[in-house]
Amino acid sequence: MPAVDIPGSKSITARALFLAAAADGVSTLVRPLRSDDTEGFAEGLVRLGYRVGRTPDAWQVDGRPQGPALAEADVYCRDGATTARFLPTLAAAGHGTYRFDASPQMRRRPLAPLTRALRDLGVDLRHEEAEGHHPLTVRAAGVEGGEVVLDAGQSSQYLTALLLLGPLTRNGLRIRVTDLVSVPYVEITLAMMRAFGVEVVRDGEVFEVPPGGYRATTYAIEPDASTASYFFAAAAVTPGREVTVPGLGSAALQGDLRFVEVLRRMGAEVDVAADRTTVRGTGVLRGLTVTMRDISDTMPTLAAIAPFASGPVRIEDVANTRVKECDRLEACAENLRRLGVDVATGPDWIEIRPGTPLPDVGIKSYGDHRIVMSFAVTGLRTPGLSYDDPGCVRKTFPDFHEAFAALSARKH
Ligand SMILES: O=C(O)C1=C[C@@H](OP(=O)(O)O)[C@@H](O)[C@H](O)C1
Ligand SMILES: C=C(OP(=O)(O)O)C(=O)O
Repeated sequence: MPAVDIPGSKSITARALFLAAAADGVSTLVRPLRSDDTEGFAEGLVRLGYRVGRTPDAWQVDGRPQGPALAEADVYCRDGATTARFLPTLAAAGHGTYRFDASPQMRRRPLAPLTRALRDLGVDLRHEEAEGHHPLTVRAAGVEGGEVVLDAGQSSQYLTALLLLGPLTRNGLRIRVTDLVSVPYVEITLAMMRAFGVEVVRDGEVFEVPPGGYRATTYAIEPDASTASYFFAAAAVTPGREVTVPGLGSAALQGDLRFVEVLRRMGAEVDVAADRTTVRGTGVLRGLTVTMRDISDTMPTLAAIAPFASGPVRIEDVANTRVKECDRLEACAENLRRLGVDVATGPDWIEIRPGTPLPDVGIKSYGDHRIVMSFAVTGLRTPGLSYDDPGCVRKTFPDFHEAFAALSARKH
């Protein structure tokens, strides 16, 4: 049973860093993801005056329930949306002047619903250039709390940021959500807040977050389910190939593990045990229509293997993939067209018809790690694919190319 060692979850590492920084005491994060996004998050905490000790297998964070240790800081969030959305929210709980900026890619990505909600809560937050985008400055004086209305139809990260802030406010938060995508990411947030001692009460679209702060703890980070999708997809497109990912099973927090259910519907053999998941390619890969609103980071993975299916693959309800590292619907369509595959897109969907991808095509990365990692799977059955920016995988998996080559070199 060939096992693939998948690095830690980006989403869980980012939340664990926030929670540990906000907790009362020293927390230890076991097997954190070490990649550009999470190193950038940790670096941002250090800039804000938190003490973060890093060894390869564990990070230790000295929590400060009263917020950043410094009265002034300048934080660069790189490409990470969790960093760019969660850290200004954390800073709002402190006392001082904190400026945040991000890469050109992240500057283009929205955060207006979050910054509007923070302002509604009395936070002095100013955008330097475009309204609702980085760079921005928070003049923090603590947050009183109370009720706030939030539209999280574009990104669940807005809701996660406010949920994480809740226990640091003086009176707690009551968040009324009018729309919500990527629901499983909110479930990760709630489960992790519980692990740090906070129980959120949810009643339909209302989330009640009590005040009182977080308790420091030791937290083990599970492997990244979105990263695992490339390896599971690799098994599904290769008859007889089997991939097992230890540490990701029915107990996993991440919704993206549900990608294996899509592969099962297409014809792969899937076994989800308590603490590991195995996918085996059967030679059958059927087309299907699937909604990916909950697991949209795996949309490019499916799009990249879709030409090998025996019928059309239609992926629906993924409008928010247009505001990720790039417009992923168009980036997938553009690369599939370069491969000679018949593809159509609409406002929130993509449909891919069966076809044999052309060899020796240059894949356009758009600086998006998921575009590169997804089309690497296409490359298992299509010789000579190349990428204009292979290094952009550093955002979540710096060693992706080595790990994927090791898998491809294996017979099964
Ligand atoms: O909260 C998180 O850690 C994430 C939430 C999702 O974003 P959206 O809620 O913007 O879809 C996901 O795409 C992203 O990679 C990580
Ligand atoms: C969308 C992604 O990242 P983020 O929003 O955290 O930058 C991703 O990793 O696919």
